[in-house]
Amino acid sequence: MAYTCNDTMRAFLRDLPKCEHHLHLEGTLEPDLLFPLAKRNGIELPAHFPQTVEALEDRYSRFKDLQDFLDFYYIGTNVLLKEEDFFDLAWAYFQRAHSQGLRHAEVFFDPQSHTTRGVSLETVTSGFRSACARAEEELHVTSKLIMCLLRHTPVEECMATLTDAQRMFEAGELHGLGLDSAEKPFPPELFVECYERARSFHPELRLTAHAGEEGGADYIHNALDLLQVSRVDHGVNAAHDAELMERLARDQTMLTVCPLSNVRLQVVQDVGELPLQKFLDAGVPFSLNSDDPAYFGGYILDNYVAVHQRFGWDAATWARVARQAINGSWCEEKRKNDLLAEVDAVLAKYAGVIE
Ligand SMILES: Nc1ncnc2[nH]cnc12
Ligand SMILES: [Zn+2]
Repeated sequence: MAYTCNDTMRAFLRDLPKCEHHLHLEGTLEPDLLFPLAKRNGIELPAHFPQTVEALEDRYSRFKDLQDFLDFYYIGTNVLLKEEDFFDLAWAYFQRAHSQGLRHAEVFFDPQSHTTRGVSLETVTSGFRSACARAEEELHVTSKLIMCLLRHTPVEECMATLTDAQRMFEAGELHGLGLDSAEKPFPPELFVECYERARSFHPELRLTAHAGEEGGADYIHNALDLLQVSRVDHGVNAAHDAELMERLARDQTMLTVCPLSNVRLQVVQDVGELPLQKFLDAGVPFSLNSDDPAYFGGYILDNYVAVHQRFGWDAATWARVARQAINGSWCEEKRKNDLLAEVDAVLAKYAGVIE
């Protein structure tokens, strides 16, 4: 089914206060920043890598699957070397997403893709934290940093990364732990020890993991049972398991769904195939996110618009979607209440204008 998203609907979706929970900062590296950074840092890109912005964008529109994307993504991260590179990257994301109505973001980063190249964790987080501070001060966008472990790397390397980051977790500079990269041959059970260790760092440390993007519902069960995550990234394959759906609804465990990513990585062929209506009907909370917007053709509002074009939800349903993203955020209650009040104000502004 196709629905139009006219200018008024688009303005409504833009004005809704949006929270993003599934955004890889390294995945915001636009081709038009990648090439200048490679030059600035004297990084030679591999011979097979497309050599112009246009050629790279074209290649990004033809990913075969998650691994095909990750091969480009990790080459891209190699151009990031200095604190200012990490700052520039994150600040560009905040400005762009803010222009699309982003109000709160919980953002991932992959330390191992930098530390293995000799870039210190301190360099990475200092750049990112400065950008977060500026976003809050100038754009009133609040944020939290979530450190991810790369599941294709040995557990010992992940444990060493946790040791490296321990002080930052204890100081509350890092708010959560996640798990990303190639999913299928690296199930959650491999990382039990890592999650246990992280939990010992801080009583309020939040845990999440990518599960059910290319892995089945069993990956989601195991992330919940063995890693004790309180949120699941992607999670769309939960829809195939009625018992899991009931569990997610009962516990109000949020799925951080990434519509345009799922199409680009061929998890589904069309946004309309995503089980979003099923999640709504079953009371399974989800948020809509951009994942790696520089690679997947759109930022947060672009994802909301793509969903509208397939689901054609009314204003009340969109308000419900915005509220469940706010309620599933890891921010302070006061911030949540302010954002919930903003949803009501936007609904009032558009009352009688859209149904
Ligand atoms: N969609 C995704 N799945 C797994 N790992 C990722 N790293 C960056 N984006 C990812
Ligand atoms: Zn992701």
